[in-house]
This record gives sequence, structure tokens and C-alpha cells, in this order.
Amino acid sequence: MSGGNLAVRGLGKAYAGVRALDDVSISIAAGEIVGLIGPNGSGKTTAIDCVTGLQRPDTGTVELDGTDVTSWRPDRLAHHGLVRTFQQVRTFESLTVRHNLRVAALGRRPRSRRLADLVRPDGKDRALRARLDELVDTFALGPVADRPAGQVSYGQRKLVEFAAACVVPPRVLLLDEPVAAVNPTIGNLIRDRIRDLNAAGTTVLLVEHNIELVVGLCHRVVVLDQGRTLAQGRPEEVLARDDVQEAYLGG
Ligand SMILES: Nc1ncnc2c1ncn2[C@@H]1O[C@H](COP(=O)(O)OP(=O)(O)OP(=O)(O)O)[C@@H](O)[C@H]1O
Repeated sequence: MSGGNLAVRGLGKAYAGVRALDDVSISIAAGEIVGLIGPNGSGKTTAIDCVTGLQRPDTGTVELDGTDVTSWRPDRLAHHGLVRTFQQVRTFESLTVRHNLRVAALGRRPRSRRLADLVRPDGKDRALRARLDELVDTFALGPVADRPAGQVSYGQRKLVEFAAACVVPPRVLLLDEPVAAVNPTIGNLIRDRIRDLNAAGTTVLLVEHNIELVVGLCHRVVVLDQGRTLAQGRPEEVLARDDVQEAYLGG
């Protein structure tokens, strides 16, 4: 995998009078894990939404490996290796866990190949089946792989969502609270998978309230407060700052 540099400059976004982001700039070098943290409502999800094309920023630009991708649609960004997960899981509830991964895999292919794969009998689709088996295995989803996603635990659905984002290893992965409301076993599994992906070359932007996870994983953190960048730097140094602690207590 090559590339994975993300440069966000001067991002601004307002929702009906609420200034969610104000002149936010974040640069992430290929291979980094950067934490985007801050109190509730500080603009973290809005930042991810603007970077991944779900929201159109009012101001600012997003560059992926030097290409201006501002306001590109999410599927176009995914084809260029920029992928996200959501704070609230978005699995297809009536499809099995394995089928959810298959849909994600087909979604990452060019349209022409997607159609061919959909009509191809499952048995001939060996490479895809092998990749799905591998994901089921590494995300510990074996026991529930053939159950509808709507019938597995919330933590397992978080794993499905994460695994779906990795069907093709992304160049840049944006994770929106991947361990929120999951048990420690699943939380540790998710932490390990983030490490593995990063070791294989994926750049990661991690939005997370679990500070232990952030400190354990991130090379740098960026702190947002009321839509503005309050601080950035090494996790231990930034978290020790009085203004950062005050922002959290006030949030
Ligand atoms: N679709 C929307 N319409 C109106 N206001 C919104 C919308 N989305 C977010 N906001 C507001 O924008 C601000 C930033 O919200 P955002 O969800 O980006 O923060 P956050 O840091 O991700 O919060 P949390 O940690 O609670 O998930 C908040 O004041 C929020 O109420």
C-alpha cells in the first residue's frame, strides 16, 4: 500500500446557526495514527463527515495524497482508499454477518466488476470467499457469521462495521468512536486490529472518548473545543494541559 497523506485545511461548517467547525486544519502523514478528541459537541463527527463527503463544508479543503478531494462523494473516496466507520453502527440487519461483509466487498469494486460478481455463482468466487473467511476469523466473528446482523450483540455489530471497512485495506481509515459501548474484550480486539492495519500501512484518524485507547494508540492528538482546534501534539503532553482539561470538564 502506498500513500495515505491527509491534509484538511481551514474547514468550516455551520448548521442553522450552530457553528460546528471553525477554521479547523489537520495534517496526517502517511502511516500515522492521529486522535481527534474533544468534549461532546466539539465538532469531531462533523469533521469526519466533511472529510468523507457526507457533509459539504462551508469553507476549507480536503486533500488526499495531494489530490483535492473536497466534497467528493463517499463511494468515490472509498475507491481512492479513504474509508470511514460510523458512531452508530450501520449494518444490514436482515443480512447475515458474512453477507454484510460481502456487500461491503462488492461495494469497493468498480461498477462493471460488481455486476459480474453479483451474478457469479458463489462457489466460483474463491478470492472473495477467502478474504471474507479471513475477516471473519481476524474479527472473531466465526460463531455468528451466518446469523443476521440484527441478531448479534452490539459489540459484534461494531466489529462487522469495522471489518466491512477493511475488506480492501484502506489507505486512510477514519474511525468514529469504534469502542463506544463495547465490552473490554471487543474493545481490545478492535485496538489490536487498528494496530495491525496501521502496521500494514493504513493511516488512521481516530475519534474516541476512551482516552486510554487514544493514549495507547495515537502518535499525535488534535483537540477540538466548540468547533475550533484547541491543542495538538503528543497525547501525554496535550492531555496534561490545563486548557484541555478545562474543556473536558466544561463539555
Ligand atoms: N445535522 C445537524 N444539524 C444541526 N446541528 C448539528 C448537526 N450535526 C451536528 N450538529 C451540532 O454541531 C455541533 C458539533 O456536533 P458533532 O456531532 O460534530 O460533535 P462531536 O464532537 O462529534 O460530539 P460527540 O462527542 O457528542 O459525538 C454540536 O453543537 C451539534 O449539536
